[in-house]
Formats: sequence, C-alpha cells, structure tokens
Amino acid sequence: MLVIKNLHVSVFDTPILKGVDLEVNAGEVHAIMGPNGSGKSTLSNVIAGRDGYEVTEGSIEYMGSDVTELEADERACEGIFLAFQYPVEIPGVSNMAMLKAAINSKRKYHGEDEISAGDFLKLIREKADLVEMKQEFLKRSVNEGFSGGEKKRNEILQMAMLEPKLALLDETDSGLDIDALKVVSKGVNALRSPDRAMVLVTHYQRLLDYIVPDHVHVLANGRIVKSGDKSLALELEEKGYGWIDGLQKAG
Ligand SMILES: Nc1ncnc2c1ncn2[C@@H]1O[C@H](COP(=O)(O)OP(=O)(O)OP(=O)(O)O)[C@@H](O)[C@H]1O
Repeated sequence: MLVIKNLHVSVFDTPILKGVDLEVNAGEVHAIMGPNGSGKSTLSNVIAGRDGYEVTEGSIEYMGSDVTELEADERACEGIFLAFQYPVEIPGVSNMAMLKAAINSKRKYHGEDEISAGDFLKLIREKADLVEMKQEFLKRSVNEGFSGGEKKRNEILQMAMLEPKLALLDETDSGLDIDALKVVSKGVNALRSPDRAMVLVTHYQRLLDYIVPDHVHVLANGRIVKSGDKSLALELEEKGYGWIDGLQKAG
C-alpha cells in the first residue's frame, strides 16, 4: 500500500529525513518510535502532503502511484488520513458539519452523490458509540473547549467516519489518561482491517500494549535505523535508544 524509497526531506533547506525506506502493506499496523526531533512527525506530515516540506530525493508510492506531487486534500480523498499531534480548534464550525463536509468532499472527488441526512446521522451515531463520545460533542464546535483526551477521541471519530485506507496517527497517546487511552485504542483496533494500514508515531510502549503493532521501526537522525516486531518496543522501553547501532554517535 505504501512504499517509501530513499526519502529525503528538507524544511527551510535543512535536511530532516535523510534516506527513509519503509514499506507498509494493507492490514498492517506499523509503529514509528525514536528520539525527540528525529523526524517522526516530519515523516507522517510528508506522507500526508502537508505544506512546508520539500522532498529533495526519493519517492512516496501509495496504492501503486507516486503521490509525491499530490496536494494534501487530494491525498486525503485518495484515502490517506492524518491525525494531528495537536488537534486544531475550529470555532463556529460544528463537529457534525465538519465531518459531513469532509465526507461529501471525498464523495464528490470520487464522483459520488452527497450522503443523505439519514445515512449521515446513522453513521455518526454508530461511530460516536465506538469511541464512547457523547452525542452533545457532535454539535459543539470542532475541538473548541475539548479536553486533550476529548480531542484525541474526536480524531479517532474523524478517522472512523472517513474510513481511510492509510491512517497516520501522530502521538495518539499524548495527554491521554488510562481510560481515554483504552477508548482510543479500542477505536483504533476496531478500525483495523485487512484492507487498511496504520502508521502510528509514538514515544510510548504503553500505547503498544493496547494497539499491538505488526512492525516497529526506530527513526533516528532522519533514517530508519532499526526495525523489528513488537518486542523491539519492549526492548526500547527497557534500554532506551543508546544501544542501537548508529545512535551512539547521535548521542
Ligand atoms: N516547520 C519546521 N520548521 C523548522 N524546523 C522544523 C519544522 N518541522 C520540523 N522541524 C525540525 O525537524 C526536526 C524533526 O522534527 P520532527 O517533529 O519531525 O521530529 P519528531 O521525531 O516527531 O520529534 P518529537 O519526538 O520531539 O515529536 C526537528 O529538529 C525540528 O525542529
């Protein structure tokens, strides 16, 4: 589903990613770990096509086509979903209105009719239940006055509504208490499917107790320096990053 080859990315002419290779197949969950500032968020942002990142070398292939030149909204319509590390507030726009607009713009892109009011309500009720979100939150402005945990739940709701093929979740565990972490994990796990892949950026092994990844990668100094299965995350929790070849130099 996603094939990244020798990806080099700069921000304001500063090289951040320096030759990332990553292959993610449908049905898989990959966790990206690594020290602060190693380029994890940059990688998810650049896959989603966010502005401000310059691909200087290499390619990002998604569903068999190179998407390096596609705009972020086109990538979203093609099924790439990015949950932000710090979800934004959108005063004056209700959660429901935003989700309906997002679903309809995706449908329009694929030449489909708008979703009916009845179908939309049915869908949003079902998905809100999945993340244990109260109906009143759906009517409130997007993320306005939401607690950190509620914002994160809201992101999972957005993902559930948009049914992406490739979901990029950036530090989904930041600011979550244990109960919210479980709810979010439950939502994410419920969305695991043979035709959907997920890339999870996280610092914490704790999240991976609930969302068990198929593959774990360590990103350091702009490259993937080690890959393994879920046991790699446990090893990192125990030993930190210093023992990995190539990281001693990084300090
Ligand atoms: N828009 C930007 N402007 C300037 N520098 C940036 C920008 N985005 C990223 N960087 C730099 O790129 C490097 C990698 O940042 P990135 O956020 O991808 O790392 P990260 O691994 O996600 O870090 P953390 O674990 O701390 O969240 C950092 O040194 C950061 O300062």
